[in-house]
Amino acid sequence: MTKLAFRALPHFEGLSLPRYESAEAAGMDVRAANDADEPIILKANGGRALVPTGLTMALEAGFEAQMRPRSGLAFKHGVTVLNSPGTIDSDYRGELKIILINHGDEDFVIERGMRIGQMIIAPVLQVEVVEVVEVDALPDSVRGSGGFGSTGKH
Ligand SMILES: O=c1ccn([C@H]2C[C@H](O)[C@@H](COP(=O)(O)OP(=O)(O)OP(=O)(O)O)O2)c(=O)[nH]1
Ligand SMILES: [Mg+2]
Repeated sequence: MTKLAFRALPHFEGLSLPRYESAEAAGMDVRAANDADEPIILKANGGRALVPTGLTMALEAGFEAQMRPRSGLAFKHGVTVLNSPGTIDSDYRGELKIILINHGDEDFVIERGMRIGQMIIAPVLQVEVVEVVEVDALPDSVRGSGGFGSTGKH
């Protein structure tokens, strides 16, 4: 998928489309489309908000978009994407929204047009789900059921 068309909603008026901010950036920075007169305040220590982007789109089947945090906001302010990475299904036609949370100890103000997240387009593989009926029917592996820090204890 090399082209992506956005359909802008009325409240997107005057904002810039998501874009790659460097030649080989993986993600397009996405901007907040809240009303200019109504900054969104993320309260300190866990305040969260569903931030509008003013955009809709129709991804090709076989692709998804992932809404990820920006590291600058995370490091400087403790502001991140709560459900990171947010999953945008290719059959979703609603407004793209970003769920932000403020882990910092100061309120954070989201102004209209602020770059609040980045969107990655990635391929998706759907599988046919089948049931393994017999108990112990999984193939053997060296790891077995070890997990959660089980390796490297020599
Ligand atoms: O950060 C996000 C995550 C999701 N969505 C939209 C697109 C996605 O296709 C839809 C559903 O997301 P998800 O499947 O994560 O949420 P759900 O709680 O399972 O809702 P649903 O029952 O509608 O699938 O919401 C966003 O706009 N931003
Ligand atoms: Mg879902």
